[in-house]
Amino acid sequence: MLVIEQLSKTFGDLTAVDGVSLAIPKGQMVGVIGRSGAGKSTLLRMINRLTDPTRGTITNEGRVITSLKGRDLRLWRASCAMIFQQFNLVERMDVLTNVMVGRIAHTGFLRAMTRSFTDEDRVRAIEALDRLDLVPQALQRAGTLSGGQQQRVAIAKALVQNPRIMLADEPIASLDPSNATRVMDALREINRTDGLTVLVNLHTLDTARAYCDRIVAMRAGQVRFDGTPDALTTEKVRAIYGSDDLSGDINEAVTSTSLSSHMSPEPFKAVGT
Ligand SMILES: Nc1ncnc2c1ncn2[C@@H]1O[C@H](COP(=O)(O)OP(=O)(O)OP(=O)(O)O)[C@@H](O)[C@H]1O
Repeated sequence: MLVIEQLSKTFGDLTAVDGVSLAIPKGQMVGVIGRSGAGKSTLLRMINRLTDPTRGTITNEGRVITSLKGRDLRLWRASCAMIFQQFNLVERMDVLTNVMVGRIAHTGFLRAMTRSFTDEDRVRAIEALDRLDLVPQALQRAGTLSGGQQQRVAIAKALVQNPRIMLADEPIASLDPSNATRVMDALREINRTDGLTVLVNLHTLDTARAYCDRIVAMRAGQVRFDGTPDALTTEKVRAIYGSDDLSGDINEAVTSTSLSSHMSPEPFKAVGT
């Protein structure tokens, strides 16, 4: 169980995350939604400790994450893999090497930099690429792949870290719909097959509804909704996105809420809820 208690982050006068508390059971797939600037990225970055909280605590399986330092902190970051909107690959390096760099926590920084990987590193990387249907691209330079393929490489790179938690910060924001579907399908497959906890920041409510066991909606740094997709009614969406602004985000969000209530989404088991 990942437990976040009264977590806050301020940047000068701005409170980006404001007293967030969440308990996330192992193996749950959680979609974090909210308008731009709601605090979603800051929340994920604090879980990974890329950003240090101003207040509050994070514990995982009873271990206090917020006070980790040095090697323990590096190991936590490895066990809590993060993928980003912009893939974070070395474009001029081939796909296989990019994935093997994900083994950095196991092989050590120097070996990763000198690219002296072990047979096990290679095997693990090829297995991960195979899961993501990317073996044919293994020796291609990462920069020559499509955005969707690059994001799947980033997922493979995250997988070889042997993570317990996967954090995905708007992983589909720069992808076309079919690539977005493949990336979300890959995240869900990993969640279901490996039992990995997945926290994914999403801009579109319908994607969160279709893929996640649980939706956490943020506004102005606070959690305004936390529950199953079914419980997120149009009224609640209006409250989260703000009824003062009937353009942009809210129209999109309310439309997708109404649309999804007419569809019959695939039923998902809510883990631990
Ligand atoms: N390093 C920083 N320094 C100053 N302000 C920051 C920093 N990082 C984030 N912020 C501010 O904190 C607030 C929350 O930002 P955050 O990126 O967490 O929101 P978000 O919900 O992820 O938005 P988006 O969907 O646009 O990525 C914003 O007002 C942002 O400008």
